[in-house]
Amino acid sequence: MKIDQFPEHIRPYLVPRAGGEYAYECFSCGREHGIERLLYTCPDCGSVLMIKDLEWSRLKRIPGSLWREIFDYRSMLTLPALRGIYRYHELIGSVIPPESVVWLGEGYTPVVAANAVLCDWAGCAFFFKNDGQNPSASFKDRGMASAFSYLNYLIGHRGMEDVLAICASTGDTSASAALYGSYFVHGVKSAVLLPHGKVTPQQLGQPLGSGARVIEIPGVFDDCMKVVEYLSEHYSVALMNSKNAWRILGQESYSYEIAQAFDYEIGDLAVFVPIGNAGNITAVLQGFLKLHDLGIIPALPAVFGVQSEHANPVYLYYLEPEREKRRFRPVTVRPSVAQAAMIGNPVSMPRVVKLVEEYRLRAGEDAVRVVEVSEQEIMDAMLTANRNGHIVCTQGGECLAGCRKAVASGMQAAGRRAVLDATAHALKFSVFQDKYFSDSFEPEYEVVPKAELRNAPVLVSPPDGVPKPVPGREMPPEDFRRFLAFASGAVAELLGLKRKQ
Ligand SMILES: N[C@@H](CCOP(=O)(O)O)C(=O)O
Repeated sequence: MKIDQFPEHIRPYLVPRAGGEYAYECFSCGREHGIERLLYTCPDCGSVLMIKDLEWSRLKRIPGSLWREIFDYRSMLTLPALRGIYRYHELIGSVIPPESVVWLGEGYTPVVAANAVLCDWAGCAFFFKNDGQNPSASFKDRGMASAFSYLNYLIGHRGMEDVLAICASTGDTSASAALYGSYFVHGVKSAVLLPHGKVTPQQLGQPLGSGARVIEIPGVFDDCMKVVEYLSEHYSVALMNSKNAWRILGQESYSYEIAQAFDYEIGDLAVFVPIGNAGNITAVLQGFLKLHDLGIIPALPAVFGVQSEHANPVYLYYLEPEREKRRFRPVTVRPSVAQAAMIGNPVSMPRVVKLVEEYRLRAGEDAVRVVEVSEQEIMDAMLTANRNGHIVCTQGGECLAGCRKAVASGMQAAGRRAVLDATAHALKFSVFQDKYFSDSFEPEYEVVPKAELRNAPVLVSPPDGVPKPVPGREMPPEDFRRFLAFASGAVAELLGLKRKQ
């Protein structure tokens, strides 16, 4: 829609301009640092950083109802920079001029209602938010769009050059970083560090296809993360993991989109997200808190983090009911089908601790919970979801298993609707479906396939004497007629088809 077609009172707000003042804020010592250079940890105390809008109060001068209109009307604009997550420009990067925004089609992912069968199975009405429909097929693109837009701004306006964007990954981050890195014609190269053998073939293929330098190292994700952290401290590289606070800003858009999809009435929702490196739950909590602070949503939804028994440090931390007694202890991970979240020492843990406290202060103790699920539950949930019209990955399955468990244990009221994060596309994790269907899980996974969820192709093989088509070779018509008669008869029998009268 063209600007002059919008209501007059909205026009001045439709196309945002760069403005405001941002700083890195240390979540541990509270000190602030300038954003003119990329920082990942506090130079004073070494803790993780968040990005703070130093002029946040200016946004409060606009009433929540007007913000809602601005965001809703902006969705009708055709400007590429505002088609994705930057339609929330003021909340996620107002210092970035719209012309520096990199948009590869991320954001605006669908919120798909589960059918009655699946809701019954879960115990409550729910929706999947399909972040697998982002360009690199995972939610990471939200954060990458933000981190790369900021890099683009630094390159274009602050003279930054020869950037090597680097990340450690279980597969989604690397696919996304490599995709966004490859979009830059000049000035950005990308390298990704992967734990050897711990990334699915599809996810390995993604950064290779984008032309990134792919380096595999022994160990698990946590080991790769330590290497990139070391590199970012001692070498001139741009760290693209969610330790980079610009990633968190972009991923907040997930919360904004949920709010918008439910007309900003989300106080009765429960939002389920898997926890791996914990950047996602950080962004989700921060996103809802910001909306609440600006009066855009009148009430905060409940947020549930979900972890597998095989990678559960955050779950274990919150098992201790008394805040003062909680101690964070990294865990040694075991093989998990929720491989993207197979992380024992999440870098965002200090952020999570602080934000959970604030969230609970505003919305009550039960407003943030962490549930744990088994590998078996994750696989069964993913397959059940996908048999009911979804395209969820194992982490989406983890959310569904978590939701079901939360309802069964009474943590999540059956009458409360839920939104489940389907973080990536099912196709990225099809190896786990294959293992399930062919009953070939290694024992460490502790997954035993259920007969009713398995599936396999049936080969219709013509017996001797019936001609078979051979690719690239033409079949005589009579031979083809005999093959057709055999094959259609066999298929009709397999499917129990009734002949037309
Ligand atoms: N699951 C992640 C792990 C790294 O997460 P990040 O959000 O900190 O970059 C992945 O896909 O690599």
